[in-house]
Amino acid sequence: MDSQTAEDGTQPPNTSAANPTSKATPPAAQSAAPQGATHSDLPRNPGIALDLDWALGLEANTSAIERCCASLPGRRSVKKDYQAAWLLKAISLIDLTTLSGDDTEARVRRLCAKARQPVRADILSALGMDSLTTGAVCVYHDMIPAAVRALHGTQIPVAAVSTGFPAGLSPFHLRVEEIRESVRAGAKEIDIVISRRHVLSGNWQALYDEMKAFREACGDAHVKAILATGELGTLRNVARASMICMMAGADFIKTSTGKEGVNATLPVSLVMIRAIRDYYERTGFHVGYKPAGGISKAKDALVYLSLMKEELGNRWLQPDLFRFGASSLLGDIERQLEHHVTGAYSAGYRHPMA
Ligand SMILES: O=C[C@H](O)COP(=O)(O)O
Repeated sequence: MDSQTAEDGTQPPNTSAANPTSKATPPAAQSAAPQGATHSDLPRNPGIALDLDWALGLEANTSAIERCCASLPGRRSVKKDYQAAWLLKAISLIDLTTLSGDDTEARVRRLCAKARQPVRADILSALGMDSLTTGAVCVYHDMIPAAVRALHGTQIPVAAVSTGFPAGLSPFHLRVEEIRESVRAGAKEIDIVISRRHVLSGNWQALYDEMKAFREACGDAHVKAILATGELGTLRNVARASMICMMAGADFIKTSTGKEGVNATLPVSLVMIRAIRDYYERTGFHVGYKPAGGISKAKDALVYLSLMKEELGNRWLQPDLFRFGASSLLGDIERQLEHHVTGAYSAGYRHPMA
């Protein structure tokens, strides 16, 4: 389906007031996102009292969810200039990530250079844009100072994974202290991991208390709650854990660390996105969504964006409410954009991340 029409909901995402559109502007440029992803005109989610009746009332019809997701890639596809516009938008929503045991300051500096200029200048200019950055750079605690230095002068925030990432099994007081140290080191966003055992044993009060303590330790830094959905057993658990984390004040809920056997999937995303919608409708607070792990193809990014647009609307396509957690997605998007501009595909190795 070539869907460059208004009625099918697959137009390029709307831009915010920070980036006014113009009829004369090519569609690609219209998708530019405001830079400085941590900034938001929305109040933070302060959390609410634990409401177990609400959380435990959440169910998930797995076969219906899987059927809905299976048809999504076929139902929604965008082509040509509109596809380029969506891909530029996707770049502005990436938490460009390196989380490897062999990370070095030099690798982080190269990653940050890529975050500052994610697409070659000639390609960007051919698409009618002069500047674009990723949503954030995401690193381990030890790499925060190098990332902060390398991003100096930009509004790109540094996000740090924390609380004993990826398993979250270190002593509780150390996990809380790790958050505080990362904030002191300059991280503006903290990606915490929840204790999966609290979900698997139905100890919702403990999950709520833990999340609340993590949120408090973050102070002004925004907190993303990584559920590690691949280890939660059921979609019903995913729905309940999402809700409890939002009740405890999560700014974002995030699928995965990238280290589980199964990371971001569309069914898990649909469940989490609908929990966000439910929470918004009852409390009025916006909570962001971050699918992470295994999203490496431009076409997959487009499916996630259309799912967000369909379920939550354009407001959730800004970097204060949506991110991709991805280490290699940008390379594939850049390849697709180069093809869009030149008609030729370049080899993947010409688009290294770091
Ligand atoms: O949070 C981000 C993930 O760790 C990145 O996972 P990935 O390397 O599969 O893209």
